[in-house]
Amino acid sequence: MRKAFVESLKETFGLVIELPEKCLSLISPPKTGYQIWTPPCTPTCLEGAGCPYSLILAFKLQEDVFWTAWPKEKTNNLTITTALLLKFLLTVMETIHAAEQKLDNSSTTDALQFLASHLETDFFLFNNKGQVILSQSRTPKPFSTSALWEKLSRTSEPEGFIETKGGNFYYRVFSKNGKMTGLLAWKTEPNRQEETESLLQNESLFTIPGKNPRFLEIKKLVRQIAVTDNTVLLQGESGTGKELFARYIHYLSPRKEQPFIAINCAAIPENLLESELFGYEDGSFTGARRGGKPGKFELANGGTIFLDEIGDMPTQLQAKLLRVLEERRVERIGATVSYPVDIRIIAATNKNLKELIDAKQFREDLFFRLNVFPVHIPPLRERRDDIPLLLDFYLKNICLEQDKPFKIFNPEAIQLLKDYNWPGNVRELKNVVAYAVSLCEGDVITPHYLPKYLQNGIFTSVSQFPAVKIRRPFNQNDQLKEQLEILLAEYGHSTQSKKLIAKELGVSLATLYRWLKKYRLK
Ligand SMILES: Nc1ncnc2c1ncn2[C@@H]1O[C@H](COP(=O)(O)OP(=O)(O)OP(=O)(O)O)[C@@H](O)[C@H]1O
Repeated sequence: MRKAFVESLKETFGLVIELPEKCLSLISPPKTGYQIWTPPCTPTCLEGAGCPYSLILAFKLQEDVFWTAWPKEKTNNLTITTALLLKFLLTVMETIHAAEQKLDNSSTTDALQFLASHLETDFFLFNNKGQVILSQSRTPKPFSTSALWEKLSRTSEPEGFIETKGGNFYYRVFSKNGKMTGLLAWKTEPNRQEETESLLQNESLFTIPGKNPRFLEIKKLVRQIAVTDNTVLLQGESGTGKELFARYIHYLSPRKEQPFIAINCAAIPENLLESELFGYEDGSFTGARRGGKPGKFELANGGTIFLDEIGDMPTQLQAKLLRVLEERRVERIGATVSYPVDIRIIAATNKNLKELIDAKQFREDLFFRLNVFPVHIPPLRERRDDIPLLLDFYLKNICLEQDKPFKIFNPEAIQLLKDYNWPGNVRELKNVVAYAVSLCEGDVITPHYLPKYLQNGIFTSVSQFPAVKIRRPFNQNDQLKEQLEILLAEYGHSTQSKKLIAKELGVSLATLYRWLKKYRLK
């Protein structure tokens, strides 16, 4: 037990030092629970300020006393951050609880109070009424703790991450007999400078999921071009994320505070498209609005205009668009003068523009004007390795949106979804996940909850992609309990074991805790 626990601490926290004898002879061991010291531990210590440790934590588990210490220097590439210390302390507290040793709330508060003096991060400890009983906030702008509490008190998960305006927080809920007794939330970012930089790049606010090497390369290129004013031509099948990329580019550009105006050239009848794009002057045609109307180009002034389905633009309008691109001026229908516009143009198409040029349906000169920075977004079947990630991304998001508890796909369902050809690309995948989430009341989505055409395998199977080995198949929802029991017997009940089990099942630790509670396996 002792060995396994020390090993799991070492694995998670990188460093657990057994204190040397000379230290142990000076410090009296804790009678129960745990105790923390900051050097010098005792006035009689000869090392004094020269003590190599920044913090010493001792705890008693059953009859064993564990001594752990953190060196002042970085060790094993591990920076001792407050978040790490908090996590460590919580793991210890949890283990002591599990070993049924007495631990009262005041000792928890004392320990956190002690750590607070070392903290370099924001953290809040709430009681069960939502009052802050201990806090440290280094955020320059005052942070609304009531908003944080409000958000967290709605969660049924014992731990997890939460995004707030003041940054991302990791939280841990303390409970007794199923009732919340307190809640601790602390900043997850260990490095303030990094956080600021990533905020500046807006990366933390807008991400497009995808880890496929080609897709990553595209995202990198797009980020580089986003900061310029270059015209971008996005090409890709329907549902691959062209509009998403257009918004991403705008969001990463210096124009992000200005309007982003999108117009779908295929969805608007030909006779209306011109007035939508260019606007019109008062009385320029029968039925025109009094006082005239600004067009999308004018509305996008200072910002970005996204011309979706550009391949469907009528040829007569293509000539007008070409003039806007060349002169950066717009003339309303019925006007005698033109206005300068400062716009960034992003166009998109799912058609092959070269073929349209050959068929005389698209102007070649316009193509060259638009094709300044071409981006080809691959179809989902060409970045199949991203399917599990996208399934996971949408599963979590849709469960949150629909206010449903988190679920997982079982291996058979994942296999079906991985083998499918996805003609509708990410849009279709998103719809399939939404379909399954709304039908499935349980925790596990089996093929039964997928649309019929997927269940029956009536699709172009892609046998050239090797089937991924299913490690632990389980078919029905009610087998989840059994599955959890097997995993607990195999890995054990420690926090580290639970982390491994959560990884094995592909769910967050928070979801695993919820299931353990639900199936009374805690
Ligand atoms: N890589 C991706 N990651 C996450 N979501 C994506 C991704 N690509 C597309 N989506 C989602 O799929 C849906 C369709 O995306 P979008 O409208 O950007 O596609 P599109 O290529 O512009 O489609 P169309 O050609 O039909 O207009 C949106 O809900 C979008 O959020």
